[in-house]
Amino acid sequence: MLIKQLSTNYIIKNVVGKVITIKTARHSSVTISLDSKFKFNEQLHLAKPGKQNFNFFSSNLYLRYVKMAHSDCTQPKKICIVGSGNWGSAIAKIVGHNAERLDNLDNRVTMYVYEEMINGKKLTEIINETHENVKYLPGHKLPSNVVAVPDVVDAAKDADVLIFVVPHQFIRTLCATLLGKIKPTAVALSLIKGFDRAKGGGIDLISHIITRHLKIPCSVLMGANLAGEVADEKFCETTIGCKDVSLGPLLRDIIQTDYFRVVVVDDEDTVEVCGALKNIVACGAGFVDGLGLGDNTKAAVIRLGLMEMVKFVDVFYPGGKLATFFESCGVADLITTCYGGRNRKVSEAFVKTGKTIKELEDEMLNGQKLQGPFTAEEVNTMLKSKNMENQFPLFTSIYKICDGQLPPAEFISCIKNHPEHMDSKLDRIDSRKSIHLSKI
Ligand SMILES: NC(=O)C1=CN([C@@H]2O[C@H](COP(=O)(O)OP(=O)(O)OC[C@H]3O[C@@H](n4cnc5c(N)ncnc54)[C@H](O)[C@@H]3O)[C@@H](O)[C@H]2O)C=CC1
Ligand SMILES: O=C(CO)COP(=O)(O)O
Repeated sequence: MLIKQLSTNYIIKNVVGKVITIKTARHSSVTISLDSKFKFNEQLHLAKPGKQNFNFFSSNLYLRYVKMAHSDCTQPKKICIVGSGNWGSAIAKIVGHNAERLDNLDNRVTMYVYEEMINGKKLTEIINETHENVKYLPGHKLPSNVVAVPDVVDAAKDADVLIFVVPHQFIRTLCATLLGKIKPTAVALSLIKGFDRAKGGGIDLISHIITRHLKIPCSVLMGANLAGEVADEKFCETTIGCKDVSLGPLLRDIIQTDYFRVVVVDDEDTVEVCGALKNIVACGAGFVDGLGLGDNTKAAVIRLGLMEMVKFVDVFYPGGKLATFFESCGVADLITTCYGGRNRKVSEAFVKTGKTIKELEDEMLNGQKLQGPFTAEEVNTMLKSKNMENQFPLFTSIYKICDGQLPPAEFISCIKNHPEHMDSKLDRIDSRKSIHLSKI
């Protein structure tokens, strides 16, 4: 329950026992929303600027933020972008501009670049000299305050905010390299769409891996955000999933522009699961295109995919909100990826050429990485181990087609008897109630 918000003109300066001092700061973006965990013992009157003291009862969540704010709240926050692919470079353009513009952000933004040679020259040198990632985002200038760094520890060691944006298959190695080498007060934001395998046949959320390995909180950002269009500054929306009400506004300020609008929600896991699963559905949309089926069929695949995404959250991440599927990270990302994404494009070519996904990724993407087929495999490993493949026939058939176990022509027959077509209406209404329908 939201009680009151502090003005964004105030930042936390000091915390002594249960007394928190709020100090005005120009362009400060720290906002504390008081929910049931935060109980102030007096009404807040923040109309006039200046120092004020408030008594409050602490909570773990709050103390985590205070730790960060207290450590160096008067210092501008340093940002590191861990990754520099297609999306990593597009987001670097935004973050770089915001860091130039906002007083509470350090001007210099480091960007970890996995080093490679381009026509005999290091990619980091090219980026730092020309301010363009000529391989992964050609044709777009990055702000000159974005500095490419080939060593991830050098890039990340002083950062207060770490933005992770690498293909999901590289996250564990990066975390292992960064362990113990970053600020203990840092916070993370993951833009990575995908899962990882958990021990025992399950899946792990990437943000959970980051939190577990690096011992820092990790929020997520997912949305209908094809990197090229974002870099072109075409209007779009995105969703930040952040449980920490005092951190959300800082993350939003780092990311938001007038053409890239951010909505912050607290349903972190659902936001992240949507971002991963829609890539599987996009492969199905690509199969539909490759098979020459029409828009109606594609719409059916998108709808059935959405229903499997909702069910997946309901079964494996109970407590998620149905409303989250209506944010940019849900339906919107599903639509954009099923029409304009790399997973769709390569899956269409997969049907038309008969080549493997790997061959097509190498041929068509110039070093960029597909997430959908990997994610389909990871999800299938879990569904199989739980004997639940038949409850997710769309995800299952997409995995089997990518893996060569089923011919693409079988795709539609696999989903003709989808549980969505078999369950009675009443069953479905009951099952949807369990994901907080009332909270829409
Ligand atoms: N490209 C897009 O339109 C969007 C991508 N995403 C997500 O963002 C994440 C990152 O995607 P992109 O930036 O597009 O990457 P990308 O698909 O362009 O991947 C290439 C990147 O991987 C790096 N790389 C290659 N081998 C590596 C290694 N061994 N270790 C570390 N890095 C290595 C390359 O240097 C390059 O920076 C993915 O999870 C993707 O799903 C999310 C929204 C939009
Ligand atoms: O996530 C994306 C758009 O939001 C990009 O999807 P692709 O990886 O299929 O290009």
